[in-house]
Amino acid sequence: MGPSKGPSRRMQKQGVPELPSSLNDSASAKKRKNGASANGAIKKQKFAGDAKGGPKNAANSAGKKSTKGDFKTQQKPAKTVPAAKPKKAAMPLDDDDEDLDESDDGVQTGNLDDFMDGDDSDADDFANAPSDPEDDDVMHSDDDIQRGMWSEDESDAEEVLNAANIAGLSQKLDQEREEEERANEAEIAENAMQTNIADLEDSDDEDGKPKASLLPPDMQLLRTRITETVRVLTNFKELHDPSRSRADYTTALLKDICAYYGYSAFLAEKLFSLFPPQEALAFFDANETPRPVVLRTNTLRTSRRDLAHALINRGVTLEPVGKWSKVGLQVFESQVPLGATPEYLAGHYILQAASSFLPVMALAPQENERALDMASAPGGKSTYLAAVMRNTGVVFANDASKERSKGLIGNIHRLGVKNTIVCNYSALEFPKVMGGFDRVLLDAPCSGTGVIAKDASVKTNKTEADFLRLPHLQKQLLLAAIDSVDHASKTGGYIVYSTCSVTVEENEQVVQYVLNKRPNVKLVETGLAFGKEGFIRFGSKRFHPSLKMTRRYYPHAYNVDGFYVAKLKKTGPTPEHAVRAQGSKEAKEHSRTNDPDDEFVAPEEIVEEVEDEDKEEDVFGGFDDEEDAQLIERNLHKQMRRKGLDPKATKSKAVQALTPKFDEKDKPEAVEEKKEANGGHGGHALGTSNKLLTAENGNKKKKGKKEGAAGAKTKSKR
Ligand SMILES: C[S@@+](CC[C@H](N)C(=O)[O-])C[C@H]1O[C@@H](n2cnc3c(N)ncnc32)[C@H](O)[C@@H]1O
Repeated sequence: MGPSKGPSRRMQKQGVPELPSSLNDSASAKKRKNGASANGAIKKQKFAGDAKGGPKNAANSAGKKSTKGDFKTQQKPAKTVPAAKPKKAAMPLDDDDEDLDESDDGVQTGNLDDFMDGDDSDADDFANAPSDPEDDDVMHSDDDIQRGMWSEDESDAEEVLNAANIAGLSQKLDQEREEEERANEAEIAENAMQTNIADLEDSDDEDGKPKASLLPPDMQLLRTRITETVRVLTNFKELHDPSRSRADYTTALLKDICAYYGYSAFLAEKLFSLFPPQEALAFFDANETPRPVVLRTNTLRTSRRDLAHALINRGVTLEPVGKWSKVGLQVFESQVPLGATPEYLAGHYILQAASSFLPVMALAPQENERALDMASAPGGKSTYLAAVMRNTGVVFANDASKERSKGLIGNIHRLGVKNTIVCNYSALEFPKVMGGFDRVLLDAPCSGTGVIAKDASVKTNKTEADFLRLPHLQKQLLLAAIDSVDHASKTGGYIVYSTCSVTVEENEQVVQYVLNKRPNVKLVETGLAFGKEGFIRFGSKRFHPSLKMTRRYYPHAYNVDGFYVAKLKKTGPTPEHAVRAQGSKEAKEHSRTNDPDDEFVAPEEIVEEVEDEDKEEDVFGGFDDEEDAQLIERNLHKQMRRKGLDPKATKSKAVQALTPKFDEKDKPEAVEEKKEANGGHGGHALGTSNKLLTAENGNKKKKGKKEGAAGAKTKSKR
């Protein structure tokens, strides 16, 4: 036995209700073994015996993208006694049929009314919302989602069981099972030899037997021991061996978890510490199984009902993702590659993980607003923002990676998005690029500990340094997001921070940091229908009670990718003394690159320099006389307001800081040189970003004059 593959999770509903049974390992293991599940007949038939996992799986899981896109392998039914193929219930197209329910009964039962988006309005997604009107090391939550999906091979099930052939079939199956076991053993032995190749010379004991350390771990034994240790830890007082401390048990358990699931000791401990032992086990198990394939209906082009009709006609088995979304469709089976159907090519849907709907739903953008998606490629969330806004207003879809931005532009075109401008800056440069947004989404680059099922390499390639550098970047990005919002926005003033990671360093700690740095923001409810509360205490750390309003998503709890969502409201202008993260030439150089494998990390020392350079950076150009000075001062006030600064509160100082000091060394030529040095960030506008290009060119042409960053802002505003 290895990490249980339990592909049944593909069939489980996503989101609410929670799956408490998943916390009970023995129960869920039994369930998988028996093929019994809440998902009914199709699930039983499809996945019976698939949970055998075994050492093969465990060996594969370490450092290998074991679960990525391997639908066929994972879904192929094991060769058990072939049952008669269950009839596929046809997706009823008749409104009088029973409602599609949340109960996991069968797959295609239901009423297409459930595919209705009400009036096909995304706004319906937010019916429950409260008051308010995505590098090798850095994880991008929606990567690899856009892959094909093929139906499983069901030919085994075609054999019909009858009295005449039962003995023969049974014998055949026994033989097949034996062969499979022999093949598994051979593979284990081979793996063990390969793994220990360097040690071969001294691989034997004196008596010629292989050393115990060179033997492949007995996965079945490991599993049993893990379960037993968890049991003891769960009721320590009564069950522990008095000669062993809790720490002894935990250390042994962590060692077994590393061996069984293939995690580095560092990451195993970090993730284990997030949960009580039994829940941690459920989390590690859930990371061994892929999440369901989900489509987001593009309401700019079609309705969910029409899309469901069209795909069902192509042999796709699907149902609404859950009551919490009006646009999501969970796919159970498909006869066709979902990334190449006519509907896909026509932009009627995008393959998008269910959890990545959540940040957009939390941001809840309104029509005609001005929104910024700071790290947007490949655009799953930007295009969702545009759809929710019904192609009105404007969405600035920014990403520091030019390479990844190509996918973003592709999606924008395919999905018929018309209100979006693509730009290619390090988000650390905002709000200098432009500010005054009604809403900002920061779906931050992260370690990807929430999407291990998608990328198993995370298990071994994350180091302590990653959990210092990434949070640092995330904090700076979130400050930039806050400073880019217009606190006086009539309809908005909101910021949503999200990651596809479950670590506290990348989530609560980042949010707590910005709460400390920006007294002009507060946390508000996300308005999301489900999700666990954010931590307000973790180990020795204490967070502000409002962190409870942030939401955590786990694969074992909701059958969605691990995710974190926090929503902030900007309540006032950013204080003048606030240290801004964006801007220095060095930070730009370090943070912006066209290499998609880069992490865009601005090192600590650079940010310190940024702090010192803030004043110099805001030099916009010279002026000629008193009248111009007043004009410029007025403009500077406007700029400050757009950046969320309060010119009144800090008038003379703020204006001083932003107004060029006009002495000998700052003659127009000198100012111009400085401006070129600071502003030469080479922010490329990709795709449809004509406005932005115009604005930038404008800046360069107007040497020593009054435009500068202000020009970029004004011209690119809607
Ligand atoms: C989690 S992914 C974004 C996924 C995207 N929101 C979506 O839903 O399709 C994070 C993105 O951050 C980008 N990124 C990394 N560092 C950045 C920076 N300093 N500024 C802007 N984008 C950055 C990466 O190129 C990557 O595309």
